[in-house]
Amino acid sequence: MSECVLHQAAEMPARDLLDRLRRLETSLVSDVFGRWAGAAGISPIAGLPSGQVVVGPAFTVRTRPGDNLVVHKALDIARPGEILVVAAGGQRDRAILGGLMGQYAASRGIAALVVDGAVRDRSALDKSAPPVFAAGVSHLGPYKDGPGDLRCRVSLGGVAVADGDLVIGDEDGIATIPRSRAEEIIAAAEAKRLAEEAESEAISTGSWDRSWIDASLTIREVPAAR
Ligand SMILES: O=C([O-])CC(=O)C(=O)O
Ligand SMILES: [Mg+2]
Repeated sequence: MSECVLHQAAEMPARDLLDRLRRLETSLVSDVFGRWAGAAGISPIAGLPSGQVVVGPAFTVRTRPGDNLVVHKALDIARPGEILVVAAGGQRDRAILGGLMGQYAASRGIAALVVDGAVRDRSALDKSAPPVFAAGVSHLGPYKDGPGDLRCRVSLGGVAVADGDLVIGDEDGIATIPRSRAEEIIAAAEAKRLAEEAESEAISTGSWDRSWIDASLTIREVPAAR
């Protein structure tokens, strides 16, 4: 028997907040959040159609690296719409979950699977799992002995994540937002999106301001050799 501490679940976020977050991108969120919102080294591995953005509140899981006993428990008790955020020590030599667990996660309405560790069965995940983000892929399978904790604070690629924090995932990876700052960060990312749209428009009309580059650089030109 292995002990597991299950902390209390955070309240589900307002649908309107998630809808606004879904219209953004991970890069916008991390830009307005000091560029540290992203869990480094965690990339989309399977199940994410091009251009799709996935959002939801984190169901945090801390597990012994290479062991998925508590991850199985989390799949059984997660609420539809939650994103499983599994801190597995960033170890990439042993998978934490695979195709069967991915298919089960989809059947339970879990919005995405994020693993700071490895996964396996990539094509099965592609076929029947929600979007999967992970630090790597390994065919070596997980142990099932525990221990681990559920709905606790975790470190995901060096970023602290609490249960119920908002998660956004897309082709660039994932970013997380502390729940208490969600409104403020989403509003700032929306403003950044508008500013980037204006820059894109300026590129297409040939009027993109490049003056800041020379203002920030001192160039010394070396004369060509004769
Ligand atoms: O064996 C496991 O626990 C993980 C796995 O491959 C699957 O979920 O298909
Ligand atoms: Mg498998």
